[in-house]
Amino acid sequence: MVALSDYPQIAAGKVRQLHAVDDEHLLLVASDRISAYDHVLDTPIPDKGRVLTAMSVFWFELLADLLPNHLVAHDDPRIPGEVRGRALLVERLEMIQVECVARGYLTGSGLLDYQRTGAICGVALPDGLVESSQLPEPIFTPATKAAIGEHDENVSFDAVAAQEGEARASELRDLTLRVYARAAEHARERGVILADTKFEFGFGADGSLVLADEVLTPDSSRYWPAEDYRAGEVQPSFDKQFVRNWLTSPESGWDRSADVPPPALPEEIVQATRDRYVEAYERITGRSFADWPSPEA
Ligand SMILES: C[C@H](c1ccccc1)n1cc(-c2ncnc(N)c2C#N)cn1
Repeated sequence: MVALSDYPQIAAGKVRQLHAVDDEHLLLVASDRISAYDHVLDTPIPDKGRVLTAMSVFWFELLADLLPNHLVAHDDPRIPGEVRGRALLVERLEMIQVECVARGYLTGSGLLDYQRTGAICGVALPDGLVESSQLPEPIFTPATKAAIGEHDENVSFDAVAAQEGEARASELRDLTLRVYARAAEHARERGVILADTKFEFGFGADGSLVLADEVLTPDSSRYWPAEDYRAGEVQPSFDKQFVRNWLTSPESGWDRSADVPPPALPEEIVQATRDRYVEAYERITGRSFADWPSPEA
């Protein structure tokens, strides 16, 4: 049986790693780590990696009629037993160095850009929008990858066109918006607002665009509970709100402004957060998480 250590690690994010399997394949591994307020917390959330992996697989299947994706397998002898269920065997692609972001709502860095300029990534927006306003229609707001620990930088469509060519930039925008619209509609029917999301694309062997990376997970998207939605205030995160509330409560003793690492999470916050990830998965997919593969002992 193959071990994860047999596959050299070639990239790492805050909560996931990328390993080389062979010339044509990579292994995308999701950990149980969770980040909040730009810190990776010491306390893991059991099964977070498996839930987010299962979500990506669901979305790749649902969106397969719109565009090809890099997924080869999620349960395969080439996937080490120790990460089974939280690793994807994927096709090695030539990646496009653009963070392809779709926004259906105004929040985060998009709200900041809007408040400063009335636009995001050069896309003018109507006056009078506030925190969490739904945009008149979803917009493409690309960004350049930042160094680890830095925030991505929002860039204009023209900057993407300068880098990738006009036709390719238009194709990236079109695909990003179509895939987002399809996913946001599916989620909204199931009580979840996908406020925004970030896609990564690569080139397949035939030069066509292939959807890569994780897709439409709560780590690559903002998941808001639809029943609580109200424009004009910061929305609660479907998955991370229990963690955020505890960390900013007197109980944690943490001073967010002091740039010190957050304390360990209490067990009840861990469990409640795990339950939210499972609930998001089961609402979105209509499947039982109990059926998803687990690591082998
Ligand atoms: C940003 C992301 C990343 C993931 C995990 C940890 C750190 C970074 N990443 C994905 C690739 C990549 N490269 C070639 N072919 C692919 N199919 C993929 C994918 N997915 C390179 N980087």
